[in-house]
Amino acid sequence: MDGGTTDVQAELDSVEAELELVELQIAELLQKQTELTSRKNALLRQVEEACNAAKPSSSSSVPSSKSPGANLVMSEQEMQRYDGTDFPWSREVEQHLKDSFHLSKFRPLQLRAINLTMTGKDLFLVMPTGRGKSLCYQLPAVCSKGFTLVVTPLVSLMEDQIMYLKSIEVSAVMLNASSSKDHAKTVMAGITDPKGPFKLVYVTPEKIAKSKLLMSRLEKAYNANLLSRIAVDEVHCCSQWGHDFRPDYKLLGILKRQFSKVPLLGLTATATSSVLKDCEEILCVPKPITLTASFNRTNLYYEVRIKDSDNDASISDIASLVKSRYKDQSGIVYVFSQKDAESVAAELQKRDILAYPYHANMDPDDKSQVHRRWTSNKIQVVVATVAFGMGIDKPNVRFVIHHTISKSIENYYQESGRAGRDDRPADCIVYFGFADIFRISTMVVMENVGQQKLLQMVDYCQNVDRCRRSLMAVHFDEVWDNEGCSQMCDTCRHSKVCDHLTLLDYTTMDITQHAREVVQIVELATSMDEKLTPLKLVEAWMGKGPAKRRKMIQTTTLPRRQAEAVVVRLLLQGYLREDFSFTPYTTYFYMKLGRKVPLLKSQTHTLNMKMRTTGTGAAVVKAASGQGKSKEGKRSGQSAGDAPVSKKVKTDLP
Ligand SMILES: Nc1ncnc2c1ncn2[C@H]1C[C@H](O)[C@@H](COP(=O)(O)OP(=O)(O)OP(=O)(O)O)O1
Repeated sequence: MDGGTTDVQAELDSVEAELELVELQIAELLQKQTELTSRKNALLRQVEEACNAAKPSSSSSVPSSKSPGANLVMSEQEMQRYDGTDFPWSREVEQHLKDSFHLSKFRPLQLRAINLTMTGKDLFLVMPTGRGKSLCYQLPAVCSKGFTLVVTPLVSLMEDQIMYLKSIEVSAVMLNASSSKDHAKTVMAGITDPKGPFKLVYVTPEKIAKSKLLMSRLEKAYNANLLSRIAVDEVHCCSQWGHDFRPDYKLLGILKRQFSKVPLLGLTATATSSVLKDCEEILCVPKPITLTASFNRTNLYYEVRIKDSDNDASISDIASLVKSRYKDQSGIVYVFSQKDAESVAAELQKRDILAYPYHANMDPDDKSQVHRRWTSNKIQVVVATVAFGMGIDKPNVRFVIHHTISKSIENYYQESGRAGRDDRPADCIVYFGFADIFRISTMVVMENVGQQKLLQMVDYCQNVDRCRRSLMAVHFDEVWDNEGCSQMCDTCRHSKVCDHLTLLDYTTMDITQHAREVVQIVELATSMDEKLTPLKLVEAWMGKGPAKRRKMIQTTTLPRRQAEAVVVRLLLQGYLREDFSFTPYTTYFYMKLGRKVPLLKSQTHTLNMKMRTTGTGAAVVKAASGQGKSKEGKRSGQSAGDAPVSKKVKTDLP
């Protein structure tokens, strides 16, 4: 190569490096644009809703289907008419609410949904899990002539509903692939019986798709005005864009095509407006009214605690909470694996707590015994994997503690949402541990957006300055601001306003230099063909490991927790990324350089991080002083991720 070529090559390298920086900046700006657009849309919906509420009743508008309480064809004021109690059926509805369902009042949107479906309108109802969607078709069913056809995807859910309806003396039957011939005959006969022996008939979508006999009976019932309503539970299963698509749901359009005068009620806890639009077409319901309840559970207090790397310390922390703050109160402790369910339950028992494990691998009788005894308050705590979920409907759960973070914010919302179903205050606490991130990461490695969702959960946990509700709201396309939180999360509770000054319990640290040090260690390892687990990376940075390496890198004086927090931040921000390695038995998680590393070469680039300075329980982190190792740093021994992070423990997490 002559001198001229070398110059050109040097310039090419420099242009390429500059181009890479610009591309990264563009990627960052695009990301910011997406976030801001999403926030803007959510705020616009709020404004639109406020305007609709202020409009005179004669006006008609088309509010977004995602705003709470909105619909596609009526103004909010027109909708409010359906919150009234002056309909011909109102007295009967009120009476059955109290006498049959033993409930004293409606929850938000229930009465509106009931009045709309009783008026004969087609309706989509989007309401969080456990808020009472079933009542919106069960109560109209008992107040109407004939029966309501309920399409449900899972037989176990059907069985739960039938058991509950029997217990309150509402006649309900089900039809599925395992129904006996005799039972099917009774149901088919009852459907067309003018005396109306059943108020609710539950069927699987497969039955509708495959049983000509059922369709012929339904047609007969329809002609005799006995088919009063069609309820499609988990309606999002119709759409391929939904997360739970079921092919047989695609065929349910036949119901509205054949029985066009029967109102349809689609129910779901999870559907975006595009999924609902898809469902509308599949089910052949043109322009249904869509009611969306807010996903904000205002009675739940959300808190994140930093998990001690010493497992015993975190268990003792949980035990002391259960024995003091939650004395004699019912709760769930969610854990990562079946092994953890057994061991954490045993540790809590050692500390005189009535705690029992629950996981998918247990004998079915043992599982139902634990469930039953917990429901009747004979067991205080169930230590469970996520197998403990479906059909859990205990109203007085006062705490849900996550011993390990969930794999996504949506999962966390769902799992923690099992607290406080009676609308009374309840706590949702998650223990955020460094090693746990990588245990879960290897578990979700095969899922399409598994890492992305996990990192959102990690970001939620590492957050110290934003209202936890507002972080969750983004995932439900809603805006829940700090005022809506009313200090019902740890960050809002710790940001006290005093003499017009907001006193915060966090500090902002410039971690640019720290980032360069960490990146240098990973670069060095890569050049030596060595792979670093997250734990080995932290240890190398803290000056542990081979003396030869110590001489070649810049070690840190940060306490262990802060060092771990910085590494997590670098992963979240794209300066580091995951590198999986598979063996027939296990998956290993290693750290490698992320796409943003070139930014650190620029001397003008800075990277900040907010860290908590004071806080509750184990969540205390000292501000960076750079003055030698703290006690905490010395005390922290090997964490759970000591060995390469692996998936040896069999878990039943999906
Ligand atoms: N108005 C009400 N007042 C008090 N409790 C109510 C009311 N309506 C329903 N509930 C109770 C009954 C159940 O125990 C619990 C959950 O109701 P349910 O209809 O099963 O929820 P859901 O159908 O929205 O949840 P999922 O999405 O899990 O199916 O709430």
